[in-house]
Amino acid sequence: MMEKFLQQSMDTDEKFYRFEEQRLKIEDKRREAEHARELQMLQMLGQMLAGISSSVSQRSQSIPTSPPRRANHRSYADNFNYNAMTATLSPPIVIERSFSLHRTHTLKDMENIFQLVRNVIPPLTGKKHKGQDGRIGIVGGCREYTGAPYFAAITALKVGADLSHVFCTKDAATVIKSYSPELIVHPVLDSPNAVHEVEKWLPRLHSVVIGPGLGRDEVLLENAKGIIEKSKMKGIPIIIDADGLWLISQQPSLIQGYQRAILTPNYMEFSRLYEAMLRDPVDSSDHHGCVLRLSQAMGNLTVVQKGERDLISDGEKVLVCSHEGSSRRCGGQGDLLSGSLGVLAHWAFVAGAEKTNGQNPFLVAAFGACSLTRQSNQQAFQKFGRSMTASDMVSEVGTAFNKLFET
Ligand SMILES: NC(=O)C1=CN([C@@H]2O[C@H](COP(=O)(O)OP(=O)(O)OC[C@H]3O[C@@H](n4cnc5c(N)ncnc54)[C@H](OP(=O)(O)O)[C@@H]3O)[C@@H](O)[C@H]2O)[C@@H](O)CC1
Ligand SMILES: Nc1ncnc2c1ncn2[C@@H]1O[C@H](COP(=O)(O)OP(=O)(O)OP(=O)(O)O)[C@@H](O)[C@H]1O
Repeated sequence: MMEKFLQQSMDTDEKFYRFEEQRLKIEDKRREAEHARELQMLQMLGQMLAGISSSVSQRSQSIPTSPPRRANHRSYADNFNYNAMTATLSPPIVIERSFSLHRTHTLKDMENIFQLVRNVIPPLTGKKHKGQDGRIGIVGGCREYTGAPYFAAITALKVGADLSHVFCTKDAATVIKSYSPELIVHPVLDSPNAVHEVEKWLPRLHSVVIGPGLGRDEVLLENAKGIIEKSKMKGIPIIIDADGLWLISQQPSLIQGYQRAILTPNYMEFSRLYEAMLRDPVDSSDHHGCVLRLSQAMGNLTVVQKGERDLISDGEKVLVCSHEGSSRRCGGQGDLLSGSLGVLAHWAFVAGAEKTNGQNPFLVAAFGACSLTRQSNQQAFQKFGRSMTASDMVSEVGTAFNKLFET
């Protein structure tokens, strides 16, 4: 009797998994078709806009061009359209609108945003398979910097991603692998066909974080550039941090107008980007205005200016995250932020506008990642004080996440 029951139960399980496998295959095919459609639209729009651009440039000699209407944040399928527009109509036009949309949020709004972060977190159920809650790629890690990509990748796992890949140089790979058996490490970033090697994995990745520990070697930066281009073509959310931001400050058009990108500059990186884009030094009496202007100049992609208070803007709104952290500033905290943002950006993006109450999902994700990093910092500092390091913060990510988002 018992045997029969067990057999029946096994059969039911097997049927369920077979059904689930079929469903996932269909879902994969649907996503591929969607990507192909987006690509086709991009090409068509490119051709159309090339035509419009030549007529606009002819007309603009006699008639002043009016500012382009900003793409609706809620319509993320329109990103490619907007990309093409910002490339055709130059960014200074957007900059002219800088203060008209300036809006700062109150404490009550902040609590509401916490609730939106909670809304986008996928529930843990017994019905999912490995990978469904996030496959994140980290592009970075070279001979000098092996810690940064490790911190980003392990944090992505601790936040709740199922798989975390690191694409780094050959000599960094063994070191990173030895820190953690949980990470999947690809020693490809300095190989002659690096972009192709990473591109092969892109269809399996939900988001990529470019820059932690990348370094400034010309070859590696060129490969990072190629990977950004391929990721954009696939519509993957891209988080750009550290040396990835160095690359962007040299070639802003690489990411300008791609609204699935989030930039996470620290003080120095922000100044570099701001000066490159706005040809002016940062106005230290107006941090809000500066972050708003930088986002607009970049084509309204999300900018997270890290510091004593984190300022987050999509060029329309400025959110302030001043969640209590600590006075300890050990290296690697920004890597925890970019790794957690890799996961949260993916979750918020797929959750859709209903779950984010119509808010830009990347603002919601950035607010979540900043709060989480600061909470992890606070908890680790309470335990270790001055001797606290980034690894101590990594150990706190799970409890910090529960405290903020699962209570
Ligand atoms: N364990 C590892 O592997 C780690 C590796 N990492 C990796 O290192 C790479 C380089 O990143 P980075 O941030 O050190 O380079 P960069 O932007 O040139 O800054 C350099 C100078 O800027 C200044 N400065 C910085 N912040 C400032 C502030 N708030 N306010 C004022 N000034 C400020 C400060 O100048 P100073 O104090 O010397 O005058 C600082 O020395 C990158 O790949 C990153 O991922 C890190 O992630 C850490 C853990
Ligand atoms: N003065 C501060 N007070 C409180 N929190 C801060 C302060 N400065 C930075 N942080 C927090 O530390 C985190 C990382 O910011 P930081 O400026 O250290 O980045 P980073 O320089 O890119 O880090 P990394 O060392 O990883 O390169 C952010 O979440 C930010 O909110």
